[in-house]
Amino acid sequence: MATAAVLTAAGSGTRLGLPGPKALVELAGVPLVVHAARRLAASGVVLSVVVTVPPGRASGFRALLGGPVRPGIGVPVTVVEGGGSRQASVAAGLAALGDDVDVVLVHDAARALASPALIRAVEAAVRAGHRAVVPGLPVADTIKQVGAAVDGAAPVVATVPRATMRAVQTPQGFDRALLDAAHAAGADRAADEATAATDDAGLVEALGEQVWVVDGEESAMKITTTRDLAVAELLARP
Ligand SMILES: Nc1ccn([C@@H]2O[C@H](COP(=O)(O)OP(=O)(O)OP(=O)(O)O)[C@@H](O)[C@H]2O)c(=O)n1
Ligand SMILES: C[C@](O)(CO)[C@H](O)COP(=O)(O)O
Repeated sequence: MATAAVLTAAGSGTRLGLPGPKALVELAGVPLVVHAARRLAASGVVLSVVVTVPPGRASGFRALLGGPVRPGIGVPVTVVEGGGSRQASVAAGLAALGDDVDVVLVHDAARALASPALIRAVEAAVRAGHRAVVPGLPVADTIKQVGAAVDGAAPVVATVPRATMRAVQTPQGFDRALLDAAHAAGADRAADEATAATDDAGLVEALGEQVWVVDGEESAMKITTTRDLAVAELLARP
């Protein structure tokens, strides 16, 4: 039995506003997807990685990541084409996992600096019997639930108790059978970004199964905007 990772890198990075896929944007001279793959391998618990890449870009990503054990990554990497939503991309990655895999970590290349320690903590929680585990951080802002905006202002419906909220990150760890079942049950949502699950834990919740939160970390931030990239550059400095 083995732990593998599905590393999502099939997004376009529209909000970053740079040419080419976001996963190839460099941080300290190294593409985001390579940072993320190296950290998964450095955790010591992830024995193989499936990377989902934009349709039509597989050969370029294979040249960057491929080979049985790519130098600098340290575990075998398989490259597959992703889909039109993150959910569809993860489903494509799951289909490429080996038969020996019983625990899966789903991780965003956009969270390139998530530490090996966080990756180990999520995996350990799954191995300890929590079948669906996500890292999360407390939120600093007051959170309001709002209705539809009218003339540029949205009515507040409720103030959500902040102490019970967590901003959820990746890697998210799962018992493989549970994650496969969750994706199968939610497959009809995957084609459209408007209906697709925004994370894998959401699909598990929709099955009625318990999801657990462990402590996240600031360095697992998602690089979405140019400001995020600038912050990540600072974090990536030795
Ligand atoms: N169809 C998609 C969409 C997203 N992703 C991946 O999911 C992660 C989180 O997505 P996000 O940060 O939103 O990346 P993009 O979709 O690339 O960004 P944008 O929405 O700005 O285009 C990223 O690692 C991205 O590559 C994916 O594998 N397949
Ligand atoms: C999976 C995720 O990173 C957890 O916070 C997040 O939901 C991805 O969202 P995105 O809109 O695809 O960036």
